[in-house]
Parts: sequence; structure tokens; C-alpha cells
Amino acid sequence: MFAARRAFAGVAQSRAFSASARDLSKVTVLGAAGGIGQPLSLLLKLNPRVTELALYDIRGGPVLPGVAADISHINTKSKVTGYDPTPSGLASALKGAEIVLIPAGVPRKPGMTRDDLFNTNASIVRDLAKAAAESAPEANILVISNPVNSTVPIVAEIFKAKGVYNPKRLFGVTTLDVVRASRFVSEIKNSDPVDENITVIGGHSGVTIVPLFSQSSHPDLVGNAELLQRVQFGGDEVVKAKDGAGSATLSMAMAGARFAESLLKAAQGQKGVVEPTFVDSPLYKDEGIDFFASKVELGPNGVEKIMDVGKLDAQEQKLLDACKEDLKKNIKKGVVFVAENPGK
Ligand SMILES: NC(=O)c1ccc[n+]([C@@H]2O[C@H](COP(=O)([O-])OP(=O)(O)OC[C@H]3O[C@@H](n4cnc5c(N)ncnc54)[C@H](O)[C@@H]3O)[C@@H](O)[C@H]2O)c1
Ligand SMILES: O=C(O)C[C@H](O)C(=O)O
Repeated sequence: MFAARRAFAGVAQSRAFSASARDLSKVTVLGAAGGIGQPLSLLLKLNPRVTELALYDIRGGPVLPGVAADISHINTKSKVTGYDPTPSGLASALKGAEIVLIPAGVPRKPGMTRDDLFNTNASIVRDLAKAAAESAPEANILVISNPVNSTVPIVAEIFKAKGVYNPKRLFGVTTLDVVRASRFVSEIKNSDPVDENITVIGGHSGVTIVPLFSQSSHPDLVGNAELLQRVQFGGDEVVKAKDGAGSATLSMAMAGARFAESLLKAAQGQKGVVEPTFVDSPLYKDEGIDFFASKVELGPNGVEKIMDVGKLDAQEQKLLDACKEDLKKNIKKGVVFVAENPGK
């Protein structure tokens, strides 16, 4: 363990945001030295609901210790600890965590699909899931590593094999799709994106991303092909712009921090906290689709209530049908991977 430091809050925090003394919330970031991991850790350090921030990354050398030391100087009350890239470092990072965020893995380059990341990221996520199942079996696991449609089922299979699977505590983070949808709509409508509430269902890649404009205050946007393309392929815009240097990191950090904040709010008793997220869902299980993103009410036990997709426009129904076809294959790929490659 290194760089264990306490940063003291020297600024007054607003009452509305301060967590009460009984709420001890350790949040762990696996992949904390990466493009997402660093700004995500920064945003979590700024969140007064987080009392302890555990940073872990496989990358050796000074990067992770540097990130941990740097962030630990920020004058908010949480304690920041960076952990060695060893099995015992990983176990210590995980122990006692309420939330574990996993942005570990490789990002896309131009010309790749998220599924092209599977061969590398599946085993990374599998091995981190094993460590989490052993050291933090009751934590909320937030999977960011792509392809999310397959990595979430991988985590579920590992937790099942270890006998600690709780479907209410496993989440694929699809918040970036919601963030993008509200931003892109605001650009068209000249509105404040904060006021745009767009539900996005399905999964997190291409045609599995299904925005429901019919349920927003702009039903006229159903059928806007350019907008649909931007929401479904927003990730590609960033991959193209970064031209080989990676994919979305800063907007993803914001989205991951927002989802973690929602979970912490709900855990600390706030009612009515709802986020679309990719979870073990009853909605289409009879069609062989075990995971699906829809609006989920969060609570102290993780998933409180999974909401139905509601009434869809005929065009959206077609998008949902296409989504389900891909999603089913993506989910199966994750399940089969663990069966055939259980790891050590
Ligand atoms: N869910 C989403 O909406 C979303 C959005 C953007 C990116 N992503 C995905 O997030 C992942 C990370 O993206 P990035 O841009 O941060 O990549 P990055 O390469 O910048 O960072 C990944 C980090 O993970 C670390 N890592 C790799 N294997 C590890 C292991 N076994 N244990 C701990 N750490 C490990 C690396 O050392 C690196 O620091 C990618 O798979 C990307 O596709 C998902
Ligand atoms: O596009 C990617 O590969 C990263 C991420 O899934 C995104 O939506 O930005």
C-alpha cells in the first residue's frame, strides 16, 4: 500500500450534499490509472458521499501511486489509498467496498466495434470479478469495460460460480448513452440539456442502444435519423476524433460518477432515484435475454424496481426488435466465455 493520505476538507460543503456520519461509503476504482479511471477518481474525490476512495490498476511504475498522491491532496474529506498491482493489493482495495467501478480494459481504435474488444477485456473483467466475488461479495459492481453487453454477464457468471451472485447489485453503466441523448436533443431544441430527460433502453453498443423520444417532451424527434445515429454511434464520434488515442474518457468519467452518486443517494435513503442501466432483468427473459437496460429505481439494496419499457412508437418497436437480436448474442458470448474459460 502506498500514498495513503488523508485529505482534510477545508471548504464548507452544502448541507444538501453532505453525507451523515453513519454513512461510510468506500468506493473502489479498478483501472484507476486509465483514461477513464483518472478523471472518474477525481470526480469521486469531489463527492462528499464518498468517505474512502480505493484506487487500483495493473499498470506498474509510478502512474497509479502518482494519481493517488495527486488526488489525495484535494481538500474533501475522503481518504484516498492507492494499492499495489498484486493480488493482495487488489484484495485490500476491494475489502469493505460499497461500490466497485470497473473501467479496466482496452478501449477501441477507429474501425473497431466494441465486440472487437471482447478477446482482451473478457479475461480482464473475469479476473477482476473473481477478486470482487472473494473480497467484496456484497458490493455494488458497476461495469464500464466494453463490450458491456457481454462483460456484465461475465461478472454474473463468476459471482454465480462463487455462490455470491446478487442480481440486485450488478450494473452495466449505460449512463453515457442517456447523457449523450439529452445533450444531442438540447442542441436540436436549443434547450438546457439538464431539462432533457431521455430514456435509453436495450444495451450499450450500436443498434442495441434504443432511445425513446416518444416518451420525452419531444415526440417529434422519433424518426429523426441523424439524431438516432448520433445516440447509437456517439462513441464512434469520439473514437474517430481521438484517432487511435482511445475512446470517450471524460464524458464517461462524468457518467460513471453520476451513476455512482445515484447509487449512494439511494443507499443513503433518498427515494425515487431512477437511472437507466443494464441489469439482470425479467423484461425479456422469456425471449432468452437475461440482461436488459431500462429505467431502474435504485434503493439501499441496489436494484429496487425494474421498470417496464412503457408504450413505444412503431418505429421504436422496430429498433427494439433489432436490439434484442444483437443483445441476445452478446449476452450469450459472455456466458459461454466463462463456461469455456473459467480461469484459475
Ligand atoms: N460503458 C461505457 O459507456 C464506456 C465508455 C467509454 C469507455 N468504455 C470502456 O472502458 C474501458 C476503459 O477505457 P479507457 O479509455 O479508460 O482505457 P485506458 O486504456 O485508458 O485505461 C484502462 C486502464 O485499465 C487498466 N487495466 C488493464 N487491465 C487491468 C487489470 N487486470 N486490473 C486493473 N487495471 C487494469 C490499464 O492499466 C489502464 O490504466 C474500455 O474497455 C472502454 O471501451 C466504456
Ligand atoms: O465507444 C466506445 O468504444 C466507448 C464507449 O462505449 C462509448 O460509448 O463512448
